[in-house]
Amino acid sequence: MLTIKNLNKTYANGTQALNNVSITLEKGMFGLLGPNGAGKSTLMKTIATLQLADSGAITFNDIDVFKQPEELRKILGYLPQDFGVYPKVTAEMMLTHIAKVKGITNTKERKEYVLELLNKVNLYKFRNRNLGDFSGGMRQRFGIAQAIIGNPQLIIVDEPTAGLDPMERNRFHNLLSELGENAVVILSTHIVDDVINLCHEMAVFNEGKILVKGKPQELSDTLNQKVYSKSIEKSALADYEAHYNVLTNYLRAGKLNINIFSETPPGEGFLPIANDLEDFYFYSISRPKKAPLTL
Ligand SMILES: Nc1ncnc2c1ncn2[C@@H]1O[C@H](COP(=O)(O)OP(=O)(O)OP(=O)(O)O)[C@@H](O)[C@H]1O
Repeated sequence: MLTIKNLNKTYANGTQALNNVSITLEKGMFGLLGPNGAGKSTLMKTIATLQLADSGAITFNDIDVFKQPEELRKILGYLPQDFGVYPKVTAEMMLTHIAKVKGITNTKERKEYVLELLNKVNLYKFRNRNLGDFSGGMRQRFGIAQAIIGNPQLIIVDEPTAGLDPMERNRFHNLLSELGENAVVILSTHIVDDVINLCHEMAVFNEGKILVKGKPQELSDTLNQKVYSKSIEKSALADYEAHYNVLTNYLRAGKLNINIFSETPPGEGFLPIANDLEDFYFYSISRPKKAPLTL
């Protein structure tokens, strides 16, 4: 179990990236959903012992993460947002090296383990290709392979699907979902679909704070019968935004569709819709400028 208590971090330039963050996570895949700049990477790096907080505590089972970073690193798998690779090293060579560092000392055992891992992430046939020649999706799958060496109990993946095409994303999702069976997995993302597809629990994170935590479907359902949609002229968007709590706008056949939150039927040509997690996400991060969040 991962427990985070009253975590605070303000960067030297005055940006408060973590504002009294407290959360407890158990085994399974947990989605941390928030917009760019919300502070997700700061939180991930802090948990991964790459930077310190100003105050607060993180424990993983019996490990005090700030006092025993070496202990945490032994059971941690981390796929950072900016995942650099050595371009002239092959996938097999790199994984062999990491496996050695992580303590798999027997040469034969290590070779078998690495080949099995390459198979698992669907990179076996590219095992002798240099990492610099990998596509974005292949790199991400390699990233997962390096993160899961040694069966970590805590796995952190930071914005893993940004830039992947739908097929690569699918493959990557399948791989990630297996991991949640045996470990605490934190998936940090701004992509709502990643959370719907993968996570049994989630939190919306913005401006350094956890706004709300729960099961994706249950959170989404809190807005049932409160989301309405209408097709409008593009030029009218500002007017609608001034009068309604506009959650999302998207083009459909050249016309602009808006989804709004309203406690009561708004009339004016708005129709109720089958709302989803995206509506909930935008509703929760639009607070407190617009309607207060009452759950
Ligand atoms: N080293 C740093 N020095 C100063 N400010 C920083 C630093 N790192 C991050 N920030 C700022 O802290 C805030 C949170 O950044 P962070 O990268 O944690 O957010 P994020 O949710 O991961 O966003 P993104 O998805 O864009 O990476 C942002 O305002 C960012 O500009």
